[in-house]
Amino acid sequence: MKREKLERQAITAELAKLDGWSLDDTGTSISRSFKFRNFVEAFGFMTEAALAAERLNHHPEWLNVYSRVEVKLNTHDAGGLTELDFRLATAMEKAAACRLD
Ligand SMILES: C[C@H](O)[C@H](O)[C@H]1CNC2=NC(N)=NC(=O)C2=N1
Repeated sequence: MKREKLERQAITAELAKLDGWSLDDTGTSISRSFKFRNFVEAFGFMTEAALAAERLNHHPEWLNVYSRVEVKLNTHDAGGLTELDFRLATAMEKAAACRLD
């Protein structure tokens, strides 16, 4: 159930609950850039997000350059977006909240 590919309408509804995420052109992934005060804050965020990813058994594609972390989420197994992507995005927002620039 959690790994079922979501329809466009469900994706739009889930996106509306999040802050700062955007859907890619093909509608198969969501992305967001997080900007922190410095590298330690960025890495702290990544550590907390990594633990959430392990709990969900759902892992991000991400890039870190100093204080910036760019995240792209999708479910490879489903070839698109599933509930798991939105759960991980929500966990990431919580992990970022107290650390943002
Ligand atoms: C075997 C393992 O459970 C799967 O490969 C999981 C691991 N983490 C995953 N993460 C993401 N983002 N997509 C997946 O399809 C996925 N599959």
